[in-house]
Amino acid sequence: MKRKIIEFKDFSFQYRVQSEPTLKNINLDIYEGEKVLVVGPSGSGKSTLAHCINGLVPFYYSGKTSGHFKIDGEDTLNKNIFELSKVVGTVLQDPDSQFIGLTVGEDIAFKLENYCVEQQEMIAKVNKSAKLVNIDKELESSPYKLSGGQKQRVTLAGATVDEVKILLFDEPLASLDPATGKNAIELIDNIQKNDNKTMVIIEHRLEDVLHCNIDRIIVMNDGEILDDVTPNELLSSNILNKVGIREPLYITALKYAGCEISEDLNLEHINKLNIEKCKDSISRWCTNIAKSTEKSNDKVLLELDDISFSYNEEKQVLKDISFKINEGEMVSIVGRNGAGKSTISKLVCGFYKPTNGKILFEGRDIANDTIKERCEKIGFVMQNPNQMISNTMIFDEVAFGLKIRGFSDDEIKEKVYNALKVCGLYGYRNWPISALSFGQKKRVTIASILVLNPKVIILDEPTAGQDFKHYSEIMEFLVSLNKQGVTIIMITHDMHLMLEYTDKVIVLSEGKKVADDSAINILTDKDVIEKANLKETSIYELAVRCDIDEPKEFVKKFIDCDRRFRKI
Ligand SMILES: Nc1ncnc2c1ncn2[C@@H]1O[C@H](COP(=O)(O)OP(=O)(O)OP(=O)(O)O)[C@@H](O)[C@H]1O
Ligand SMILES: Nc1ncnc2c1ncn2[C@@H]1O[C@H](COP(=O)(O)OP(=O)(O)OP(=O)(O)O)[C@@H](O)[C@H]1O
Repeated sequence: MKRKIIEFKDFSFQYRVQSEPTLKNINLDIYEGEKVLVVGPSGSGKSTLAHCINGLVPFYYSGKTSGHFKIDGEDTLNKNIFELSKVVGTVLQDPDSQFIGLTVGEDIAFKLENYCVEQQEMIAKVNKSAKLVNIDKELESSPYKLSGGQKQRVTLAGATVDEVKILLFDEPLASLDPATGKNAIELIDNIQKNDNKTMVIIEHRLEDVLHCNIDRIIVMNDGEILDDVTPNELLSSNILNKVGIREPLYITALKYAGCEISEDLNLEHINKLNIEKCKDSISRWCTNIAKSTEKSNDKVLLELDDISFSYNEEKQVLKDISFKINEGEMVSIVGRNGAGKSTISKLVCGFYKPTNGKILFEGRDIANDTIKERCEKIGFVMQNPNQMISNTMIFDEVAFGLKIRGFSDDEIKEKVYNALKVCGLYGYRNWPISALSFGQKKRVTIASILVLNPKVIILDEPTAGQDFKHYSEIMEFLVSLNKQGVTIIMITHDMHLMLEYTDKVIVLSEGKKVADDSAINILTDKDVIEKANLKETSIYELAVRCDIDEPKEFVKKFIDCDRRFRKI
């Protein structure tokens, strides 16, 4: 019989500064070698549960506990965090907060150094782990000079380098490109199979995690365990919709086509789907639904003409990049980790100068415009709002750009109030920023950019780490801005976002542009998908499995239908 390795019994936890418990009456057993996924809306207590497992609660986050909690048969309160780290390895969402070494190699080796592992053995283990996650070429680099996704790979290598029994992943896919995300899930699967490690994964990207087998899914809501079931049981129930978690796209398509959703369909993966049971409904739906009409727009707003760039002499980061973005478009920039997507936005905003080529705004070369001048036309929203916010109060944060431009108090008030109204934050105008959720803070950063009336806004990963409710709120808000005439450019790894919300996509790989086309054409082109580490949509796979003549047209129809449905 399998041994229990994680045991919660009637367990509750209340952070010292909170008036109510965050975890309530948790009863959960996880067995040795199991692979368990934890899902739940934002704030439901998933990370707090993870903090209990890796010992941050109560060693780092103090508070009141009740009930029982054991790891590997022992009460964690009797162990210190160093002892616990030999049993549990953690990969966090924010890789920056995990770096200790000056080079990637040192960082991966950190745990082994603590355990005084002999040097030859240490080098071999570091090389092996680095190779597994494809970061072995960067062993001598500083972790801080890597792109977001490369950093995530380093933390993954660091966690898998030693012999822990439990591996805990808190949103491991948040900044990985789609193909690397898929590899990471395969890697987690391999480690579990080969070493019989217990895996606990917390992740919003449910469809991506289900790429490999998962034994159980724990659904959390409001600090409690709402459900503890197999993937097939969960996907055939209505729980995901109830708690606002996004279901895999092919299941949404089955619902649009009127298929009866039940466990018989074997829903946990598109390849395992009992296709005979739904093929006819899907074909009928595809025949009956009208073809889409495309909007076109041809006034060029932003143009990159033959741009090249290097941060230093070692490596050319961008090579001969040219593309045009038309007024009023919603555009995605996608591509593999480290391809140069964020670097492009830094050049457009003027943080760095291209080594070659021109950037034109409304046909004019902006090489001599200062950062201040550029941000009146081009707003830039960073991924993490906490890195952008410098004031305590919402009003002051949004007013900041106007104050330094010498506007009068009355003008500032009028403009700030207008921007706050557009962003749905007017009711909070006198609040401190600390009282807002992550999504609301993101809107504050957008308001502080909107107040300058830019024609285009560039957003770096606008929805990373957001649950489906906040994802939809942010995206619908951007659509409403777009309808008011603001051109929106998004850097993203989210293939759903790119398909559902953007008409045009620019694809980069290793500093070069590999495609510039519609989202549907990109995501149905095997060559581009492979070059840029993207991932085919499961809607396309569903169409192929149902022998639809024009799978691409099927994807188009699905997107149209989904957009109409969301507007209701
Ligand atoms: N360090 C802390 N001190 C006090 N309260 C906290 C702390 N961390 C989290 N909380 C509270 O606990 C609740 C649950 O937070 P937690 O981070 O566990 O949720 P989550 O499900 O992981 O959310 P997300 O998906 O947004 O990461 C939140 O309401 C939050 O306010
Ligand atoms: N400040 C810097 N100094 C030196 N090199 C850098 C710096 N910032 C980024 N790079 C390098 O430039 C390349 C492109 O990085 P960039 O952040 O633009 O990639 P990205 O496409 O946005 O990646 P991701 O999807 O992983 O966020 C990477 O190889 C990275 O290591």
